[in-house]
Amino acid sequence: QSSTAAGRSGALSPAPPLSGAVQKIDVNPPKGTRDFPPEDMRLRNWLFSNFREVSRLYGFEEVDFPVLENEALFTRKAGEEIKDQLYCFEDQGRRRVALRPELTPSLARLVIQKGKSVSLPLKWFTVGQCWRYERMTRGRRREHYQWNMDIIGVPGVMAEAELIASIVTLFKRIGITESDVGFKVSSRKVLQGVLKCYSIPENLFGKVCVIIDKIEKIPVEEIKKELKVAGVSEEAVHELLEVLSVKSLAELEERVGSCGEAIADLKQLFLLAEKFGYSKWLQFDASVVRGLAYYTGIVFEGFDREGKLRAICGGGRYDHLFSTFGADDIPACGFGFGDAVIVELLKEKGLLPELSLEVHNIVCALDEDLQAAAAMVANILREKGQSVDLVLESKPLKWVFKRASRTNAERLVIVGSSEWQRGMVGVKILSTGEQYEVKLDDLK
Ligand SMILES: OCc1cccc(Br)n1
Repeated sequence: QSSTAAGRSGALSPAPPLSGAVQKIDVNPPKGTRDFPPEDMRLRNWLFSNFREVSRLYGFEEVDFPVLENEALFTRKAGEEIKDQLYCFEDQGRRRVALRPELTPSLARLVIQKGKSVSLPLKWFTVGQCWRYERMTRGRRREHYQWNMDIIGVPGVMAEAELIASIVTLFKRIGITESDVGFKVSSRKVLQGVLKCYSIPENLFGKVCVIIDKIEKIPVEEIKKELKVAGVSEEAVHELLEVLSVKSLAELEERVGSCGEAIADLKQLFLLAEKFGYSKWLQFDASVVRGLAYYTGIVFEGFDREGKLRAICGGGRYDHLFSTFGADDIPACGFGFGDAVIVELLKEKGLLPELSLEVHNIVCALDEDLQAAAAMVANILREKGQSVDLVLESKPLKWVFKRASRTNAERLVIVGSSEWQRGMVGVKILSTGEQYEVKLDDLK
């Protein structure tokens, strides 16, 4: 902060209009975005510290990327909603840039950038804000924070099993059980098998999956029309929709035969879920496709069993994302876990934690010329690791007590002139009312 004649900011602040009336700014944040005042920030920090603790327990390393990315990172030609809603613009250098709508492409970009300097497998996590420009018709958010965990370089289903285990660990830590939520699990290799059977070109795979992911959001006739436009034959469309309604792995095996890789992957995952101890959380659901074009294998999403909320989290395997960026492919899988739906679920379940401000001490001087003494006392306590809310102006004790109770201060430390002369300060334990004097050197 520079303090100059022009004021704190250092810039010449414009003179107020002659009328004296200053147009009041809009104090709300932009449409679809949120502020985090202290009580909301405590809840967010609590949630994110659980994300971080689970990531630590699973041996993942934290990474981060710019919120602003080159637009080209997200311009996949698969008709994804995430691309339709891209928050993109041309910057002052005439570069096409975008606020990231997801984190996986940035992660893939960094892995490619690091190349041979990192050894596989990589287990990386991040918590970052993601953006979409959605018409506010539905009044939905335009930003949210996502926890992402990714395993890069493990082709086997153990990677997916480990990722789902980490989400189960998170749920358990915040009081959510398998009676509250479950995971719908499928594999895109099921659809891939159908497309191959009907010799639909591979390059249509991502687009077909994105269309089919809308099965519960738009009328099935619309789905059929979009698939037809995409170049999928009538009979293939029929078979695709049939396969989505398969109700069990056994039925799927009957239909596609056990040779399908999809069957093997899914059977393996359910077997591992037994060993990991979370099989009660999983169910096969052929209709789970997920809306991102780059998934190639197992896909999963966490859902609330009461069916009131949107997906809590989602992820899957994406073995060909790297080659879409011109690099050699590396097998990979990961998930995204948003910060909003989970809070709605916790509210529903009455599981929101009580998180009040806590401060160890409130320190005040009884008169103006003892302010410096009070600052010395605060410094001594802070050097001992104690938090101190130092009263910065001369205030009546009534005001100090009121603030102490609002901030849940554990104790009040009072600097009064007669005590100070004797090298003492007054202490009041606010929960018991116990009051005593203590030598400054013995204050702890
Ligand atoms: O989950 C899709 C998504 C992406 C960016 C921002 C928001 Br809100 N939602």
